[in-house]
Amino acid sequence: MATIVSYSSKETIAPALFSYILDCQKTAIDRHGRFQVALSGGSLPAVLALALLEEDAVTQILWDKWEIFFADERAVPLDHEDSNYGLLKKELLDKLPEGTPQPNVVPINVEYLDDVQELADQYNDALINHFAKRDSILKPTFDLLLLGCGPDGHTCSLFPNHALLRETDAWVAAIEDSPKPPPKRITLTLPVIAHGVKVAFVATGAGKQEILKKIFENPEDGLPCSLVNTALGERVTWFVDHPAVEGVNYPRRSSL
Ligand SMILES: O=C(O)[C@H](O)[C@@H](O)[C@H](O)[C@H](O)COP(=O)(O)O
Repeated sequence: MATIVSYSSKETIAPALFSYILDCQKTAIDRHGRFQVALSGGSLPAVLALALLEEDAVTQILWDKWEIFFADERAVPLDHEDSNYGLLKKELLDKLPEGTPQPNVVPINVEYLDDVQELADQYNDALINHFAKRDSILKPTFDLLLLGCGPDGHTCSLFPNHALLRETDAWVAAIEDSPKPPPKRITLTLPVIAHGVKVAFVATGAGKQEILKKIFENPEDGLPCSLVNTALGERVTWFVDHPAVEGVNYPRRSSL
């Protein structure tokens, strides 16, 4: 069963998220000497920056052991305002203190922006090169996926009732009709997310309340976020603020 932990604000979510990430980092590095992370866009990079850039935090993160992938990405140039890579760079990477060892960040290959299927296939190949060659595995195992939740219950670029929810083969899929703009994107698929060691969602604000009710009270409706909860159970933790989770009928831990 997924865990919900509720805090008063993003500022109080940040230290808790930092401790959680630090634990995941330790487990991963003890296990295989690196920390393989997949990140979403939306509001997540800003909360992540709050969690990781704080003076004490930033020095405990072993940045050069981090390998950062995108849980989903929009088919735009890396310096475009819609780029998730661009967002992460602006919110977090560019703000790392001078001299910080750099993480290995794996963006999309922008040579293929005109062909979203090829863009997805290329990212799939990047994952194969990275994971399969090292670990001889059938699916990439992210040590941690840090995800957001859309107001319709989507996560990554997996939208409610979309055919992509039934994808079983590809690790990375193309989507050309995303209801959230821009329409052309690539996304990790459910089987890859379900293979992750840990998943953390971050959802804040009263605007998320209605959808969190549906996700947690009616998992049988199969919203993408519910599917992740069901697939990973106790490996999923939701970091939320009180307004997002108010009135949701599901056990949770509340903190300041
Ligand atoms: O690139 C994207 O569009 C995101 O990866 C998307 O899945 C996002 O995480 C959710 O829409 C939540 O976004 P917010 O956190 O901004 O609500």
